[in-house]
Amino acid sequence: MKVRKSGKVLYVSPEVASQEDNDYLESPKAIPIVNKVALEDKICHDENLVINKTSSKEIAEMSRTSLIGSEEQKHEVRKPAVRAKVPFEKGYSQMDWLKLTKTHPDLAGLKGQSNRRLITMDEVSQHKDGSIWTVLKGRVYNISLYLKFHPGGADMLMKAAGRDCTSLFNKYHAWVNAEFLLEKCLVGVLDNNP
Ligand code: HEM
Repeated sequence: MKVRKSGKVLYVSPEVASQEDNDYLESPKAIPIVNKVALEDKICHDENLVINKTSSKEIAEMSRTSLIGSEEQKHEVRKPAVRAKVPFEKGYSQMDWLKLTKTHPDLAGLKGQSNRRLITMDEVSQHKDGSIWTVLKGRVYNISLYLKFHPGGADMLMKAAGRDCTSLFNKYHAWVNAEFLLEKCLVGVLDNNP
């Protein structure tokens, strides 16, 4: 049996003719359906990709806004203090300082006075030049001789002159064991209730 389809002549056996006819009838529908399914699949697939891309963008946006969005969280992100170690002058290394703490008779400049004395902030503030005092964690130190040994530089340490430097100290190097380094420079204890 001859079936003409799109200008082509097809030869099919009579047994399958009716089926073929059906197929022929079905085919124009079936083919677009298959194509449609395939197309839809592709579209769905592509849409999924787009959706996924959008989702990840959204997620990124959400996490960005949740990171910097709230005032509370803004304050949690702290910039680390800029570290600027100064190359030490010959004879002014930390080892040299430790040697000096063992050999110098009076690094605190106590001249026989007790270093358990209560000292007011007013008295500390009078020691900004010559004999330089600072307060660190409730203790008063004479840092005049330590200045040249300070790895952050004498200029930097001069910011501590005559005042409480605890917050500056913690900002730059909370891990430094000042109690040990300045042990021999102790002048007294800060009087909190003058
Ligand atoms: C008064 C007690 C202080 C002591 C005993 C002390 C001691 C030290 C020590 C041991 C280091 C070397 C740290 C390291 O190698 O990691 C250092 C570095 C430094 N210090 Fe101090 N410091 C004192 C106060 C201060 C203050 C008040 C400031 C700021 C105004 C300061 C600023 C710095 C800076 C900028 C460095 C170099 C960079 C760094 O190591 O972070 N220091 N200090």
